[in-house]
Amino acid sequence: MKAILVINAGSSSVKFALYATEPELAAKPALSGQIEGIGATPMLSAQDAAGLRYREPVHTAGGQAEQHRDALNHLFAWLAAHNPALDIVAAGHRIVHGGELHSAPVRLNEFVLRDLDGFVPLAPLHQPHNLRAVRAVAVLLPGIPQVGCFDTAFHRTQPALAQAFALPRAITARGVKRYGFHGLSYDYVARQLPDVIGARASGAVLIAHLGNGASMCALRDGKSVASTMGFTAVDGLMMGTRTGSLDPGVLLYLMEQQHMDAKALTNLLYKESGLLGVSGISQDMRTLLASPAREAKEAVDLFCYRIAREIGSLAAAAGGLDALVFTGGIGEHAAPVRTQVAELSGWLGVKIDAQANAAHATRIDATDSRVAVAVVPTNEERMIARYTAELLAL
Ligand SMILES: Nc1ncnc2c1ncn2[C@@H]1O[C@H](COP(=O)(O)OP(=O)(O)O)[C@@H](O)[C@H]1O
Ligand SMILES: CC(=O)OP(=O)(O)O
Ligand SMILES: [Mg+2]
Repeated sequence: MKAILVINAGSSSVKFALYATEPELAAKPALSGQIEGIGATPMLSAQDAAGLRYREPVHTAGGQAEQHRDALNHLFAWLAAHNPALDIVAAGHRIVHGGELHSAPVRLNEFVLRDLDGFVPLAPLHQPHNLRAVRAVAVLLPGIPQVGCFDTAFHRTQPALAQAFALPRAITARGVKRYGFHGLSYDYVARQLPDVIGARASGAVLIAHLGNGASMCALRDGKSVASTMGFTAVDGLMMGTRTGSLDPGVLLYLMEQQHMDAKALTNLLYKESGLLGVSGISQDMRTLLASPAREAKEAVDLFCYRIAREIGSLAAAAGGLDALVFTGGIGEHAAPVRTQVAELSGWLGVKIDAQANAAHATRIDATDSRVAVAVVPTNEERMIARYTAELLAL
């Protein structure tokens, strides 16, 4: 049977899935899983369609880049040994940054890849790993078509105002503007919404993608009109290890007074801040919610406060608030975070039902809530498989 290999290479993980293309793109992957914890103690976990589960440690060495490469090699060797007799005819990849050019998925070749290399400085935690995975597949499965699906593409519908920084025109003309990310996730969730919130899906909707990377998107008629992430994926909400929005004056201060250079600042903004930096304990929301430490609570409080502040801002961009939708690892599983965000957004008419929220129900709004509130699991891999099948007419 023919299948599409999907690779979603993230900052500390590589997610993968094999989707059979026949007779039509399968709803469930034949095989899926991830290598998590790259940079710490990487572990491969996977499951097949029959429910069989696999789990094994992954040995990596060297710096972050070498570890990512080792993890990919491990994954391909593992896939070769565990592929359930599927004939891989194409690969689809999540590529975080597509710049101004890409508003849709694209067939990848060395020419396109070299152009995408140019965005590595704008997405240092993702883009290098995304592109390495494409080049690795080109060596391991020579000749198969590969498709790049961009996190930025979904946001290309945003009005010019929402994309602009208040910078001199010459700098804006060089492409320094807001792009927005997590677009594959927003696209997937937006397509589920008519079934979950009915006609409100075409109104003013805010989707909060709260994972290790976290952002929010304002939609109107199912299309992105604004988002919290900007030129890079470090903007907006507080994240696992990223600052989110920061007074740019702080950077000037750190450069001038603390003599930090670009490399040190990149580390600070992307890897040492967010939940990890504020708590001093962990970047993992599960650990923080279970911790009795005051610093853990402060980190969670700031995470929720920042979300609530951005809900106000995005409601302004969307011209109202008909629905609030949670997704991503934290959005789907952390009931206390949803409770706190809802309480802080009560003034906008958000009210959730405690029982439904604790049960992670699809609809968690209270009967007297003006705003529909939902929990919709995201599936970036499925979105990539679908785009790849469409583009290649598989
Ligand atoms: N049951 C849970 N309760 C609270 N947080 C959770 C739970 N499961 C996962 N998370 C959190 O979700 C985050 C990872 O989200 P995910 O969307 O998988 O990340 P990534 O951005 O790497 O794809 C982590 O902070 C993790 O602690
Ligand atoms: C764009 C981004 O932040 O992605 P992730 O959540 O996978 O880190
Ligand atoms: Mg993610």
